[in-house]
Amino acid sequence: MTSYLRSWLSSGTSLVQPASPSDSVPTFTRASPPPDDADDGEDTETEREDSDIAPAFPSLNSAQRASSSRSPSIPTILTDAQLMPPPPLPGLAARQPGVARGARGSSSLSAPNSLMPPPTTTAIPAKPKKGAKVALAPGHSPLDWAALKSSGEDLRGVDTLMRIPPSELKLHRRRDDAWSAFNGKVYNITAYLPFHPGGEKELMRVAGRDGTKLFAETHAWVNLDFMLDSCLVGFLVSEPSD
Ligand code: HEM
Repeated sequence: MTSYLRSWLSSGTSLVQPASPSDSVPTFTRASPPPDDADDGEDTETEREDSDIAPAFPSLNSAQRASSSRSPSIPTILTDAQLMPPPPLPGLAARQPGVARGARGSSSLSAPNSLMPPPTTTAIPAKPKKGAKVALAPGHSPLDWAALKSSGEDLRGVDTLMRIPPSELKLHRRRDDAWSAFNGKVYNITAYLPFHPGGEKELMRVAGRDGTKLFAETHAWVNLDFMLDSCLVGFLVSEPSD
């Protein structure tokens, strides 16, 4: 081992001792250039690094290059016959302007390429259903009603809450004096009539009687108790027996 190291050091490599004792790591320097590898006529590493020419790919002596019959540097230009055939004409190009696809046969009714509107949208719009919302007079919006009912104005027309039998209820069925019962509570709906989004006429159908069923069938989601709380006049009771 010692003789090996000595022979290696004497053959051109010298160990430089540290300049000061504090330099603990010795430095090796090479006095002579490293021996050249066997020169086989090809470029050396250093020469290849310096040039701007990229290395051949695939490598000049690779199996990939050997198996390829044609030179990879020359791209092949396919003739028309070799090219892939074009896709079939889309439905849009074959479509006749102004003619719905569905009109030409039942099989193409659900053709996804047609830009024509679906047949359902070409139907004549249905008449607005009976009993739809009506145009309210200015100053009679739901907000106006909310303002009126909380204004403190007397909308009940009675001094105290009453027990009201159907015979009594029936007496209040005029446009200027309309009462109606909903879920056992009797309301004076007179002031609300022009504010009703469904129209006065619809609401008058329940004037003087129990409107619970009609109300539930029309718009059960409407919070009647809140909307008419300041119009409550009493509670529906059964007819007193003699
Ligand atoms: C006093 C009790 C009633 C109150 C507080 C009331 C309130 C309302 C409200 C807030 C709407 C608008 C609903 C919405 O936009 O979704 C409405 C619509 C309507 N109400 Fe009433 N309503 C009452 C009684 C009735 C009754 C008894 C009828 C039927 C005879 C009726 C028929 C309608 C109709 C047809 C609409 C239009 C529905 C629509 O939007 O298509 N309402 N009502």
